[in-house]
Amino acid sequence: MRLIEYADREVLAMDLANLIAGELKNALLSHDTVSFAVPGGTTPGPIFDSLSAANLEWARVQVMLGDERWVAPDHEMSNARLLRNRLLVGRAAEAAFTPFYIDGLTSAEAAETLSPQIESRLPLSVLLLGMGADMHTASLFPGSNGLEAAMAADAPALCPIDVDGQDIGRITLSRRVLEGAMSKHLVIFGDEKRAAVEQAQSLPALQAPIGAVLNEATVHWAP
Ligand SMILES: O=C1O[C@H](COP(=O)(O)O)[C@@H](O)[C@H](O)[C@H]1O
Repeated sequence: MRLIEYADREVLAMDLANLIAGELKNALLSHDTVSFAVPGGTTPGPIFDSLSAANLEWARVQVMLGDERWVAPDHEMSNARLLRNRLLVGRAAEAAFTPFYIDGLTSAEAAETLSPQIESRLPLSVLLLGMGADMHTASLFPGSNGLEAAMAADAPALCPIDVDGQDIGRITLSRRVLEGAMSKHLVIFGDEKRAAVEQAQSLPALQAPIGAVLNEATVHWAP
């Protein structure tokens, strides 16, 4: 794991957006289309704001989420909603986006339906992850129902996850998909998450799922 410290969150957002735009451009030099997986949650909004203005051939970029909460796309908890409002705008509006939420299906049914399509886009060209202070990444939550299956070496591309105490179900890219990405970035803010990412490196993967994908990842941190 490589750690880059930034003076503040604004600088991080601009620098990381530039770095990712450069990686996508590079990948586009040798591929007709490239795949880019991104996190939801509260952290990545400002990165998306900068990245959406990047001058690259967005029409050849296939964007997907690392995970989704099982809510309709207009729900305030929807990660797709965040993407549509903050990333898939401006120049980036031309990108192709594969939503994971399918109305009328359970997260398990959608995982089965969409996994072959996601598989055809692997390996991910660029992966941006977020993390919770509990060391979950994407929707790989410690102790969750479905975690063992999603962490298995032969897991499908997408897996359903249910977290005790959360009334909203989830769907997540499996550990295999995250680990296999050509370029991996993790963005975290604050001292609590920084301590968590350090600690995760010496814990079993089921206890600290982020630890399983830190190999060859660059961690971008701001206070
Ligand atoms: O629930 C989620 O949490 C993580 C971390 O979110 P943050 O609000 O602490 O940045 C996020 O990466 C994931 O995509 C999301 O579904």
